[in-house]
Amino acid sequence: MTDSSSKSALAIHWFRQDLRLSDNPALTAAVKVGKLLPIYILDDQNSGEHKMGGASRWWLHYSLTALNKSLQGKLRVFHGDATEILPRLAQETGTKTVTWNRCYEPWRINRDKKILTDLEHLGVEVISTNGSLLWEPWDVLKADGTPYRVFTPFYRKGCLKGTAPRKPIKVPENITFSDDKGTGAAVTISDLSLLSSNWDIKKSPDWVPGEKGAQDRIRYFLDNGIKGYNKGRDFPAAEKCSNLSPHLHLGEISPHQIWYSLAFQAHLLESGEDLDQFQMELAWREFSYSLLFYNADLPDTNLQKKFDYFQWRKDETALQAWQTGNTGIPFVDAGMRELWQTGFMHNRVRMVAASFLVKNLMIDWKEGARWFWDCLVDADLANNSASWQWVAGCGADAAPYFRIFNPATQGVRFDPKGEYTRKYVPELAGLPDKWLFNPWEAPKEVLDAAGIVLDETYPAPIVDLKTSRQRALDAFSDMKEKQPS
Ligand SMILES: Cc1cc2nc3c(=O)[nH]c(=O)nc-3n(C[C@H](O)[C@H](O)[C@H](O)COP(=O)(O)OP(=O)(O)OC[C@H]3O[C@@H](n4cnc5c(N)ncnc54)[C@H](O)[C@@H]3O)c2cc1C
Repeated sequence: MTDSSSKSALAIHWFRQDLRLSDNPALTAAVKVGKLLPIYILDDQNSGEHKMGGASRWWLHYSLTALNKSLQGKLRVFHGDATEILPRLAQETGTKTVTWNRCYEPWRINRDKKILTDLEHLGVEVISTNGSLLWEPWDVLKADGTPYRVFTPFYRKGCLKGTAPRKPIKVPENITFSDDKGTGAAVTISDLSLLSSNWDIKKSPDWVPGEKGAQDRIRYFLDNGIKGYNKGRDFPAAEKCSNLSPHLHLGEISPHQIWYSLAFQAHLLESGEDLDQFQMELAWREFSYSLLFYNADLPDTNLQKKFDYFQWRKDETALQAWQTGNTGIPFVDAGMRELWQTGFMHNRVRMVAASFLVKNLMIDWKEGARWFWDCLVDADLANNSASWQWVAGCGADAAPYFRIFNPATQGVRFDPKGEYTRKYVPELAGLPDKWLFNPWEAPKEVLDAAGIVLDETYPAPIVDLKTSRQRALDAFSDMKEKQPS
C-alpha cells in the first residue's frame, strides 16, 4: 500500500458490514478505479429503533480501530445521516465512483436506494457487490419464484443445488490512498462514543474484534472445534462452536472465506457429518436473511398471524429476573449471566433461555429480542428476529409452540458435569450434580452442606415449571379458539 500515485481517479469505498480488506469485492472494485478514500458512517438516524445495541457498539469500536490500522490510519469516520454525508462527500471530492457491499436490513435497503438515486443524479457511479451472503435472497427461490418458508428445502434444493458460492478474493494489491478529504465533519473513532454503555465485556479476554481476530478465530476452530462439532456443538462447556458470529455480523470475515476454508480442511475430518452440520448452521444464517429480506416486518410482527391472538403476560418483575439471571432456574440464569458478562450466549442456552421467557413466563418474544439486541456482541437483525420467532413458534419453520423445553432437564442433558452452570452461577457450585439444575427439590441437608439458602443466597424459582408449562399450553389453545376461522 502506498500513499502517492500517478492514478488520478478517486473512489470512495463505504465500509458497512464488511470491516475487512480480504475477500471484499467492493473494496477491490474501488481500488481498481484509482485512489481510495475509505469511509465509515455511524448512521443512528436512519436505523430508527434498530440502531446498534450497546454490546455491538463495544465490538464496533475495536473493529473500526483494527480496520483503521490496516488502512494506515486513512479511514475517515462520520457520525450522522448517511443520505446527507455520502452525496456531499462525493461532490466535495469530485468522486465519480462509490462502492459498497450490499446490506439486507430493511432500513438499510431503503436508505441505500435513496443514496443510489441521489448519487446517480450527481453523475456518480455506484458499484454494489455481494460481500456477506453465500447466496443472495433473490438467488434462492422456489420453482414458482416465491421465497422458501421451510429451511430444509431452502438449503438442500435452493442453496446446494444452485450456483456454488464464489471463491474468496485476496486483499487488493497496491492500494493508494487519496489525501482529498472534503470539508465534511469527519470525527475520530473515539468521538463516536461507542464504549459509553455499562458493559463488562472485558471479562471475556478471548474476544479480539477485527479482521485478524476473525482469522485467528477460524484457524483455532479448524484446529480444535470442527472435529466433533456435530455432537459437541450442543454442549456449552465443550467449546466446540466457532464463536464466529460477531465477526460475521460486522463482516470481519466473509461466509465465503469460512465456507472454503472448511471445504479445504474436509479431508482431515474423520466423518463428513461435522462439516455438513457446520455448513448447515451457516445456511441458517442465509435462511434468516432471506426471511428478513422478504418479510421486512420480521423484527416486529409475528410471521404466523394467528399469534396476534396470543395473550402475552405483562410482568416487569419476571422480565427483570430473567434479564439479570435471577429466575431461580440455574441453566437459564447461567445463560443470562453469560450474556451480560461476555456479550455472548451459547446457542443451546439461547434456545432454553428464550423458551423459558416466552413459554414459562409467557412474556412476548419481542421483549426478549430487544434485550438480546442490546446485550449480544453478535446482535444481528436477521438472525435475532428469525431465531426468536423460531423459539416462540410464530416464525417460519418454527419449533411448535406446544414443544416446551424443560430447562432443568436441558441442563442435565447438555451440561452433564455442571461446568458451565457452576461457572456462571457460582453460588450453586457446592451442590452435587444431582441437584444443580433443580435446587428447589434438593433436601435441606444437601442445601445446608452447599451453603445455600433459597431466596437468600440464590432465588427460589419465580415460576413452577410444571404449572407454567400447562398455563402456556392453555394459552396456546385459547389462541387457536380466538382466531377467526
Ligand atoms: C433466541 C436466539 C437469538 C439469536 N440471536 C442471534 C443474533 O442476534 N445473531 C446471531 O448471529 N445469531 C443469533 N442466534 C443464532 C445462534 O445462537 C448464533 O448464531 C450462534 O450461537 C453463534 O455462535 P457460533 O458463532 O459459535 O456458532 P456456530 O455453531 O459456530 O455456527 C457458525 C455460524 O453459523 C451461524 N448460525 C449458527 N446457528 C445459527 C442459527 N440458529 N441461526 C442463524 N445463524 C446461525 C452463525 O453465523 C454462526 O456464527 C440466536 C439464536 C437464538 C435461539
